[in-house]
Amino acid sequence: MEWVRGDTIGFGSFGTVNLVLPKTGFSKSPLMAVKSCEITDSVSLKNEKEVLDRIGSCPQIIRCLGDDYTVEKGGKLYNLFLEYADKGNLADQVKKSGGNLMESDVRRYARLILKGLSFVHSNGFVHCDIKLQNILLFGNGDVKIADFGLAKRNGEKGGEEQRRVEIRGTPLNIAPESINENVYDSAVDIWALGCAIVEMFTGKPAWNFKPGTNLAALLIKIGVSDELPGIPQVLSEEGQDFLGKCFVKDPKKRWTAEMLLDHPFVAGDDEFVSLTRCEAEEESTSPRCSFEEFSASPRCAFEFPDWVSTQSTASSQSSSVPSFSISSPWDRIRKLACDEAADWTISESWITLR
Ligand SMILES: Nc1ncnc2c1ncn2[C@@H]1O[C@H](COP(=O)(O)OP(=O)(O)OP(=O)(O)O)[C@@H](O)[C@H]1O
Repeated sequence: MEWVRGDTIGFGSFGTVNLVLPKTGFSKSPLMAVKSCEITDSVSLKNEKEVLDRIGSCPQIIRCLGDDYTVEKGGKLYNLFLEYADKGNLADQVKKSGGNLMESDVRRYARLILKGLSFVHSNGFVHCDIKLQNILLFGNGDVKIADFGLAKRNGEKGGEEQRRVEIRGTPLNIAPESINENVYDSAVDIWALGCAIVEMFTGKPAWNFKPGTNLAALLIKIGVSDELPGIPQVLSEEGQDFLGKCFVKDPKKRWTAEMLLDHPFVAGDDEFVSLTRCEAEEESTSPRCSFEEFSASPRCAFEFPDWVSTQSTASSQSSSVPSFSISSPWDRIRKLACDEAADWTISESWITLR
């Protein structure tokens, strides 16, 4: 397939995301996104493709449209094609909405994310990296879970052997059992969903970690202490009860996605969330090519005729999944919090372990 690499629309620890544009001018062809990384660092992206291919189609899961390789700026890149989410990610949406969302919107997003998680879990997989940046939004109101680079089979332990641990996901949303026992069952996604709901509602991460404070102490708090993330008291009783079912330290007692879908907090229909103030202003002032001018998304990358690959203007970012030898939760926490063991990148209260 020939295609043109368009503007960069996202950066992640495993790659750069660009628009995929038609070769010749404006076209009624649908837009795609392409996630690219150097071939030597493509384990995560290839895992993402494999998982998306295996779990199949669901309205709340981003669709994979194929893959290919290109040579750009002398380097060989692996490219994963995805349907393009024209409204960006939910973290940005929260910011655009003034820093937090109304409870009615939080309920709707929670319901749709749960539907996606229920589908992923029923197909035997765990996402392992649920956070607002990985929830993508569409102009037609669709909400889809993306970034399956860290996804794994339910119950699969991190690493090649039990003594090795891979820290997958964002530490602030990491479940206690992942810190303590390197466990990544479907319950970890429910814990992370709870953290994401707190963040949607308050605009702040569920665990308050300030740069310069003690990361080991936070990991001990999450993994070993009895302390739970703070449940916003201004949330409705239903919302507080829902979060109480997500924030159960014992993963066996935590509610499943299936159970939570019956919770009154997420009852209701999936009607489209109203535009934020900023979006409404933007809609009325800025002329832009409307998504309606494009036809439906293609089912695979090869449905794009007459496209040509050009050099990327964006540099690829990549990293390998870290792994450490561990012997106990304390050992694991010490290694997680130790600068020598990992590169903790702190940005806007988020920590990414590379
Ligand atoms: N299909 C898409 N359509 C529109 N934007 C996208 C798409 N995929 C990714 N993005 C944007 O790029 C950002 C990074 O993408 P993604 O999280 O998939 O990359 P990653 O390298 O796996 O990141 P992470 O550091 O979370 O592992 C997203 O938060 C989103 O803003």
